[in-house]
Amino acid sequence: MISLRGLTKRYGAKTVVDDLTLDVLPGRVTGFLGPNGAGKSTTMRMVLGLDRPTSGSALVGGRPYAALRHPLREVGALLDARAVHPGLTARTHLTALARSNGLPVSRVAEVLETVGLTEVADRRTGSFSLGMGQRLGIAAALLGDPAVLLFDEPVNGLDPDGVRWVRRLMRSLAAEGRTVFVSSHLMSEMQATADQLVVLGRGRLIADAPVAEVVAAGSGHAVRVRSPQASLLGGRLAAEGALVEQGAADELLVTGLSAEHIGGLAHREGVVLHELSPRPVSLEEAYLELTASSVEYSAATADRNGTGV
Ligand SMILES: Nc1ncnc2c1ncn2[C@@H]1O[C@H](COP(=O)(O)OP(=O)(O)OP(=O)(O)O)[C@@H](O)[C@H]1O
Repeated sequence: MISLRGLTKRYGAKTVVDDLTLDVLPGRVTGFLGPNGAGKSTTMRMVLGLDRPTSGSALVGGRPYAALRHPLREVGALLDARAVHPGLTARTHLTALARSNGLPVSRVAEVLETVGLTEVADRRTGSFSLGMGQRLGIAAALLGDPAVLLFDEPVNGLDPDGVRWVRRLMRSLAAEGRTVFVSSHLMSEMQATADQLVVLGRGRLIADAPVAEVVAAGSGHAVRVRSPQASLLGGRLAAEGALVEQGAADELLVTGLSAEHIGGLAHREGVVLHELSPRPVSLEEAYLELTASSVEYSAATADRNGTGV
């Protein structure tokens, strides 16, 4: 388990991680989401003892990283897959890591097999593709057979096969009872992989909930309405503060009012309804809605308005 209590990191006047309190539990995959610069990597670095918190604490299995007797046996991490000397072979790199951490060298062949790099184990890592580098980084994280695993953007640069492989690996590591904490920008991937989501915005905790709950919380906000008096109804809904998009002739997509509210208003106005259905949203839409006010660098608002969220 990873426990964060009031975890805070400031660089000068800027607070990049702001009073985070949460537990990342074993036996599930916890997705870690947030716009660029939200503080995800900084949080992971503090868990791994690579950055010192300004205040608060980050514990792994109840202890700070620095107090772990055999760190690699307790927590494995993939932070930057390029942090490997290009002149070393995959096998040499992992063997050195095993030796310097008092791990059995027999683990090297096992993790190479797990990540599918056995055939290229004696090639220099400088010739590796981005995807092979990611696999090597994952092999290093697994070397000590740790109960807690952190992966920062593990599917970066992987082809669809590789992405599916990472998804299965994460799921099987969680099924073995490990704590799996994984950051990603790929919402569809997180929807397929994670059980729980932790969402950060500008360093603050925006959500810590099961994936299904995050999606459900978003789905109440967009309602598809069909009515032969669509334009009359659209005007009334807009006057109540809803965002109304006109679809096909009789169709409206309404954001900002519940289906109950829209139904009640239609009844009072004597408007006939042919359909009133909360629109299922994807995790991506729910996420964009959650983090809309926390995006540090926004290119344009047109895209987001276009989706109605
Ligand atoms: N050493 C540092 N000195 C000053 N500012 C820093 C330092 N490290 C990170 N930051 C700032 O902290 C903020 C959070 O960065 P961090 O990399 O943790 O975010 P992130 O959520 O991982 O972003 P991304 O999704 O883009 O990787 C950013 O604004 C970044 O510029």
